[in-house]
Amino acid sequence: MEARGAVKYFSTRGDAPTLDFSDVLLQGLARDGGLYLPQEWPQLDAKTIASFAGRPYHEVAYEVIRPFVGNSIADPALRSMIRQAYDSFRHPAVTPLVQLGPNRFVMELFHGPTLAFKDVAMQLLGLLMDHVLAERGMRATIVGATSGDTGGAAIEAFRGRERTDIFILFPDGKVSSVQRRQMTTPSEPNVHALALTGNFDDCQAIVKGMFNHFAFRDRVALSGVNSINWARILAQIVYYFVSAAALGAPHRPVSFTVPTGNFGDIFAGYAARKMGLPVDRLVIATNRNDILARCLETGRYETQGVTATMSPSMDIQVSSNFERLLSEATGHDGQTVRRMMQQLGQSGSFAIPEPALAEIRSLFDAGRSDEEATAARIKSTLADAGYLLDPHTAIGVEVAGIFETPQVPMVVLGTAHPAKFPDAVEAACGVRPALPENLQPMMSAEERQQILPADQTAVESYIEEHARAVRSGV
Ligand SMILES: Cc1ncc(COP(=O)(O)O)c(C=O)c1O
Ligand SMILES: N[C@@H](CCOP(=O)(O)O)C(=O)O
Repeated sequence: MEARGAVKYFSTRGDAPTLDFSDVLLQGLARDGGLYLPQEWPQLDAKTIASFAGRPYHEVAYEVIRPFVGNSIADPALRSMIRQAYDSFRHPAVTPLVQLGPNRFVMELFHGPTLAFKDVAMQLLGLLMDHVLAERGMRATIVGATSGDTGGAAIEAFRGRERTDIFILFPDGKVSSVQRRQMTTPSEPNVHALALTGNFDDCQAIVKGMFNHFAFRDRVALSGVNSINWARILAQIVYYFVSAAALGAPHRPVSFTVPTGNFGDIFAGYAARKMGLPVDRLVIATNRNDILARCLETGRYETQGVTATMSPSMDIQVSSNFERLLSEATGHDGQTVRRMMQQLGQSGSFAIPEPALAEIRSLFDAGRSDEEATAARIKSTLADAGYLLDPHTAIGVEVAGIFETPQVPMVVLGTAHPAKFPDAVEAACGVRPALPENLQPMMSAEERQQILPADQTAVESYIEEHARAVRSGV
């Protein structure tokens, strides 16, 4: 293995041990409740970025990911896992660009096995975790909260794996039937789909609560697959480089509009920028659950009730990765981040102090699309460009329209295939998108799920009873 410096990771709340990549991968959430960030951003120079144009996706992925992994995983193993992860995609370019207008592009991130952008990171995460667990002779209990897509992608990546059991918490009745069936039809005994009587924020709060319950966390060897896990963000940085290089970076800047919920995908764009990619604007696109758009306008992060929309994966109020941005914008001031997160927990809101707010506003724009505008955008894009959008991507295209300029290409992240939301798409434009043939049997397969109250103790008891990694007496 080539010798190179070990990248270290610190917690946004400044009160947890500094770790290397493999430990961050297995930990998920830091023990002080914070999220891990790299101590420095590896830099890619202009020549390297230019060389990405036209290269196979897995080669670019290796170049982008490798500096963050340090000595944690041997280079040949890393290279081979990256190659394997992206071999599972149906499109040879993995994340192809489709042009919708003179300067408007959709980057299709949904050619993986579950038709959502989550596959891009999750296919690699499954392999990386298995590799590190095998090296350590360990098992892990994987937990995840989902508003629809993370769950299916995680289950697909971990189903049947010997070293892990996976428990996915989703809001009962609040995901599309395709999304639900992706979680409830796999028959492997290590897969557990838990339908909770609550919303996504309840599911995510329970996942975080389990990480903060150390006796439980250690007893079941808890690991997380949400984007609180740094490895998820890391894998998502790659496609920003791939698409920007295809459009002329580093010689010209590129802007991105990102349909946003948990702020993971767009934070990966921020990371790409920190690594040297000339990103002009990063645009946050939200649905009616517009806490991030309101926050940029007012400087206050303020939760309101969650409204169900036709883009259920973005029906989120507590946006985990915003904490990573707050850490960056406050100069990694763990105490300030801790205080803001405490206020959020206690009163449901906090104010972003200056100059952090100005810093955030200098990098990001934000806009929202309501149900009517999203449906109209699906219809007009089909009519004008002959392209069928899913409701999440449609929000991106709608909001991108506010910020596009003739000088800079705008890439909208196409986060899901329209066939995951056939009812909403059909209602908007009259066309019912068909699932790819290999996924059709799932629609009549037997479902297996456990309905539980949105209560941490109930979920922990279920996991203790069913996880093979439970270590008695620890
Ligand atoms: C289809 C789709 N679009 C957008 C998002 C928002 O992504 P993020 O949570 O990374 O902001 C999600 C879920 O996270 C999703 O499933
Ligand atoms: N929209 C997500 C919510 C969880 O996001 P994650 O990126 O933190 O896993 C989903 O579809 O589950």
